[in-house]
Amino acid sequence: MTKKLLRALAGEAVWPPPVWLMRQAGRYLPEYRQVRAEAGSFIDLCTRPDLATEVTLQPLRRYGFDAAILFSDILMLPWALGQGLRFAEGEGPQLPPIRDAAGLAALDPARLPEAITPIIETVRRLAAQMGDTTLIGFAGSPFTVSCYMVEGRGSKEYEHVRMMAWREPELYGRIIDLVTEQTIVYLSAQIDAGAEAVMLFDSWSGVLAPSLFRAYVIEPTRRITAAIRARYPHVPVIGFPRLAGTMLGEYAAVTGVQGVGMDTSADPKRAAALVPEKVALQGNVDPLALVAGGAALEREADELLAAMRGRPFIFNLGHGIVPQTSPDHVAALVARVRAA
Ligand SMILES: Cc1c2[nH]c(c1CCC(=O)O)Cc1[nH]c(c(CCC(=O)O)c1C)Cc1[nH]c(c(CCC(=O)O)c1C)Cc1[nH]c(c(C)c1CCC(=O)O)C2
Repeated sequence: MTKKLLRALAGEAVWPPPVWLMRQAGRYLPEYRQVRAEAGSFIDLCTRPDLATEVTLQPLRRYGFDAAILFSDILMLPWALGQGLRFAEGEGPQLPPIRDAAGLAALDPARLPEAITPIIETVRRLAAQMGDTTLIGFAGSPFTVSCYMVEGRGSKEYEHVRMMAWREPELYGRIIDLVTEQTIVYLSAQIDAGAEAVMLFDSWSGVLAPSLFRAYVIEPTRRITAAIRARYPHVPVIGFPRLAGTMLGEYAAVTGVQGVGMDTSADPKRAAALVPEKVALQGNVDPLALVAGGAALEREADELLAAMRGRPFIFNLGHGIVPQTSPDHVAALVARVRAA
């Protein structure tokens, strides 16, 4: 096993650390915008293996990242279960919200294997051309996916989701269980097609009270990680519980993940004290520091590198690249990491 990213996830303090960036394929790249325009809708882009393969590879050609992340979206899981999904221009994703047992009953897990076929085909094509790069498959965490399924759209507070969790724990628990089981099916299919590591994006875990965080973030993540470990002992899981704050330590210890993503707000040294030594940390430069570039970015990158030296670490951002990022700033950042 020589790939740098997999060595870091196996607990090795690889130096210079492997580097990739969340949302490394996307609108900041002119070549992405061109393919995106050709595809028509975003869902078409995710379900056309030729185009999804191409946009996954675009940032690798420019920057030679240590990881490629499958080009898809966390909302392709509810889409595959038959919940309507639309990406309205400038408004973000929209789904018919699930607020009761009838809404839940309308989801159809039997559709999923067929629906995800084009996404799995993309994984297969990518796996055939990875070289020294590690192919990361992914899903949203059950909690974050449920946020969109119940709320019906992005939100700051996810009040419908939290109210359902408090008032109707039986119904909400069934939603989480269904998404957890289907996420295991979905990630297993990605691994069977050649994904070498998998990541769970938990963008909204920070809105939860600790008791709900334990029940709906830690427990489903533990179940998914245990299922992947049992079936695929060599495939590491990276969890990204965004804005988990002081819950990060309990998350790392109880879920059993091999890597933990630090969000922009995390102090790397504090995170290192909270997380078991063998668990790789990943992160966490502010995406807006990457937009700014120059001396501020260099200072930030150098400080992060100094804090992480000597422990397993994967250099990344604290959240996804934003569209206004200059591709030249990305090149400068990668060069800085490689020179560490
Ligand atoms: C919450 C969430 C979503 N999707 C995702 C998350 C979790 C991570 C995070 O918090 O950012 C995860 C995601 N989305 C996308 C990827 C691809 C892989 C990568 O390069 O990281 C991944 C891993 C592509 C995408 N997913 C989306 C785009 C932009 C669509 C476009 O090109 O028009 C991309 C490149 C659309 C999307 N998808 C989602 C939203 C809220 C939006 C709209 C916002 C926006 O337009 O930027 C849901």
